[in-house]
Amino acid sequence: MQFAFPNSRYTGIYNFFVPVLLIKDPELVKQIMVKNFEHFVDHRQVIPEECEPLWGKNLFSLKGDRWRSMRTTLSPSFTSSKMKGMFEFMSECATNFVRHFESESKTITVELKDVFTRYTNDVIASVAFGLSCDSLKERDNEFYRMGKLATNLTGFWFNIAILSFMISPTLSKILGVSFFDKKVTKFFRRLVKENIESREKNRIVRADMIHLLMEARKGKLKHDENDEHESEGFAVVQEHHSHKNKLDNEFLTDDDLTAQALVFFFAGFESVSNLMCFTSYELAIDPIIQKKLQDEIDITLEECKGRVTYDALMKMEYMDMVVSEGLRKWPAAVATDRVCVKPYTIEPVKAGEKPLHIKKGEYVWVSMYAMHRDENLYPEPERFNPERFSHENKSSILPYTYLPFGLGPRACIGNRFALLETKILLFHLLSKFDIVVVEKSVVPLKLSRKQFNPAAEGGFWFGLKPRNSET
Ligand code: HEM
Repeated sequence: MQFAFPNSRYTGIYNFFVPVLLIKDPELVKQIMVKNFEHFVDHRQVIPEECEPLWGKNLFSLKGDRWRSMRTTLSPSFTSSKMKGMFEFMSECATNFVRHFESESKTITVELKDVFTRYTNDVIASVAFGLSCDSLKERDNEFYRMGKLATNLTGFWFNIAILSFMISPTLSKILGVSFFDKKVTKFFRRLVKENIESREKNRIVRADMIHLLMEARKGKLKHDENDEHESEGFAVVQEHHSHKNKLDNEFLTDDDLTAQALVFFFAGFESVSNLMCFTSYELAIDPIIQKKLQDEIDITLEECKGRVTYDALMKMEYMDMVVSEGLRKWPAAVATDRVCVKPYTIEPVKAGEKPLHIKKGEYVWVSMYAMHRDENLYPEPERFNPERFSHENKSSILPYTYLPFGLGPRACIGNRFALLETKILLFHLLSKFDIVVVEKSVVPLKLSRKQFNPAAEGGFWFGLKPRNSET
């Protein structure tokens, strides 16, 4: 659709019965997502809070002042210095991951989506909930099972539930349609409650998400002064901290905390493992790029005397270029939306355009997938080319055309978390293995039509070949 009307800045489409304005022009993206954000604060709430409180109360779903207040409360948990604090937990999970395959001397064929989801599961268990899991060994552990169940956005009944929320939220409520399996909500409510109780009783302090949420509840979380001055990778979107000093001490209930923990889980489990899979696919089919990244990893390891540090990882330029290009070509979220909360007019800027009035309650979409694949913005868009993000080249990327994490005050709060988790995994994995194409690999990759999230038809089957081995 993005390419259907190449000369228009916007196009009207239907999402089932709902009219949507699809914007396609970087200047309009800026106006709507950043400059005039106060007209477009919310996302469309497909799943009503009354139907699914744990979904309705999470940061992504919250609206207006409730969103502002929650965002202000949670933002300090995602600063670079908090990420630095979580680095060791993530690094430990990545080391465990690699160790699991290290005993093999030959190429092992793995389905990357499966093994990476097990890694992201263990990271979330550790970093968000303070639990230690080894999902590669204990394949059926309860945490992993519940995560799978929570994020399984496929199947007949899931499609029916989404359709029913879209057509009539009221009827969905009367019929008791829910988004999450009841087992999932019960499990996460119990997990968070027991976790908090045990920490309070035993005065346990661990620098993880539950701790940060507990501190937020007490109104004790503050932004770190130094955060804004730290250097960031290209893919990190600078948030607008306009509300950051207005710390809101509104009481957070256990359900509020559980809803946030669940959305971190939801986002962390799926989208991050997707980024790892698609990037690994590109590395497997282009051994030259893979080798260049491995060279940078080897040098970094040597400089760090065999133990990579947070600062060294953050300084890796080629790693950042590879991951940024992975996010360009394969953004985990193909589009994002905004609801108009205050009437807005798009003024004409070229011949043939008239003022376009957007009414309160109407919807706007931006497709990052379409923008990232537009040949006018990214020449040879199908080519995986990390050089687009090199120091010399990245300034030629037009502002507001690279948005894997969305943009503006409502951009992804977990972007630093996602980048760190991906980079540390690739670092440890590629220091020991080459990712190679095997008989079972499907090349070229075809996107599956069966799933809500981007996925590969036939799965991501690739080989992990110990570096320098013959087979
Ligand atoms: C590669 C991984 C990820 C991608 C591509 C991604 C992408 C996105 C996008 C596109 C949005 C909507 C932004 C907008 O509308 O402007 C979003 C929102 C959000 N993401 Fe992520 N995300 C990722 C990982 C994560 C992680 C790891 C977390 C948490 C730990 C997270 C938590 C959230 C939350 C809470 C929101 C809602 C923010 C708000 O409405 O204020 N995401 N993400």
